[in-house]
Amino acid sequence: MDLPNQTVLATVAVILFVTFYVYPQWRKSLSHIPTVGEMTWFGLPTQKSLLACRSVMLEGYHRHPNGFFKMPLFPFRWAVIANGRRLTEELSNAPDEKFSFTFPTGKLVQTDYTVGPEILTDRFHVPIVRTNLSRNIAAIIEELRDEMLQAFSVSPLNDQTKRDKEGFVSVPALATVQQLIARITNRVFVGKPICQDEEFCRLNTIYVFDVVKAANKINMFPDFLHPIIGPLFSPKKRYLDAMLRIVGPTMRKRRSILETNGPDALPNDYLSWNMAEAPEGYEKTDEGLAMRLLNINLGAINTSSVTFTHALLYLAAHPEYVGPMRAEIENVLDHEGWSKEGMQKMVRVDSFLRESARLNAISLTSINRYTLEDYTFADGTFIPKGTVVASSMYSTHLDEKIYPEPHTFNPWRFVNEAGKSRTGQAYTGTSAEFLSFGAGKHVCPGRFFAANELKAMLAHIVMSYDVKLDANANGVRPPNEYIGTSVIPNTAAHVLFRRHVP
Ligand code: HEM
Repeated sequence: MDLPNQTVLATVAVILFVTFYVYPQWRKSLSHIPTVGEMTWFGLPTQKSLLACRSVMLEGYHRHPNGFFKMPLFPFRWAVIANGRRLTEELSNAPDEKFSFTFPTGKLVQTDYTVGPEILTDRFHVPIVRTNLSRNIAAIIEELRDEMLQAFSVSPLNDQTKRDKEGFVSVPALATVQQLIARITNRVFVGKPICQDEEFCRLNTIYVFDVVKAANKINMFPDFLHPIIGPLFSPKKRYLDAMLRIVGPTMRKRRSILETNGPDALPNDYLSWNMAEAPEGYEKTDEGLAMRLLNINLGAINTSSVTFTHALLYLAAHPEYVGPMRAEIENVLDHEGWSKEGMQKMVRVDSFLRESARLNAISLTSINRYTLEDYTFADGTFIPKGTVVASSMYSTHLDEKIYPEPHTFNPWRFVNEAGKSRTGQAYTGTSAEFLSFGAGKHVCPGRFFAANELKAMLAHIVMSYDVKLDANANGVRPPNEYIGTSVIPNTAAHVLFRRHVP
């Protein structure tokens, strides 16, 4: 009698163990997702792992073209990568309750300690960028151009005392572009004279690097130590104090105008929209406004500078593309002048930027999300709660079925036979096959502004300067720098500028 009882008990125990321990553990684990790449010691980054991301992504895409694979990715341990159009579309349109947009940024940037948690918890800046900024482009294009001309005229690229025998001035490409973009962008964010304040522009340019450096240090420690370690590395107070010194008086002046005369009496820029739209409380204080301004700059300046520098390096390496763009720009300016309509008609300029961004997006992944609950994709793949899922932008942009001769820079790839942008393939057009600005629910709302700004800058350079690479480059575009999933234009690259004489 004892024996059957023991067997029954053992069977019940096994069933309970499997149901309540093994099965939940299996559901939480990612063992059913194929692995590409090697996990490092405790998931900490090594030089090899930071340099391996591109080859891992290409291999994962090749082996699982319409499926998933997982790869080690600091600071998340694993990231599950979704390949192919169907999975990318499902991920990009998934609801926020299931897939968090903010969690991956929060962890990567350690927002609680570096830039402040409010930027992720109260996202009122997103509709401001989507509506106020994008709808105002026609109105602000004149100001953008005015600031651009002034910024170029005082830029080191115009320093005639540094001319060589042929009249060229050599400047570091990325640093020069950062200076220009910080100033031009801030004409629309805070207006004159603050956008011309060198210290203000310098701080807004380097802020992102100090934030990332601090976040990387914090992420080297286990999560439970972050509340102790985080404040020690935080650059927030230093930047906030400096911002308040520079922008504080303007904010107080505008607050009094807002209180007496209402929002229409304020200058037409991001700071004013922010002051009018911010929720009551912290966000309306000087501190709240200054942090939001810093953080909107953090999202705008580096992305735009890196993107534009990639394009500038192509321009300098390929003088043969200048002629067709000059002809187009001259024709457009004759008919439309420097206007929003004119910008739309600069189809070659647009295609040039899109092609450059296809080959050099700001990151290897796009649509980085985090599962807030267990989720099963339409293809049946189960992803447990607490997983980072992203789409493989790098491999998608190099897929020869989507982009013939994918490794070739073909600046007119997106121009059709009629000389128009191919349908859906203007620079700002997003899809599961062009992910530089993301896609779906959280697609970049600043892309219309960014595209207009970068097109105006490229058109200005094409019309006003001859550009070429430094002699050290031997006519070859200097190679990018890849660290983890970041794609950075060669930080040592120099470009030479000479005023163009028609
Ligand atoms: C060439 C320059 C830029 C690039 C490459 C870029 C790229 C991106 C990407 C990849 C995303 C995430 C999309 C996703 O996960 O689906 C994003 C989001 C965002 N971008 Fe941009 N961006 C650029 C310029 C700007 C500018 C100039 C602004 C502001 C004026 C801006 C504001 C934002 C905001 C607010 C979000 C968050 C959207 C949300 O929460 O739904 N971006 N951007």
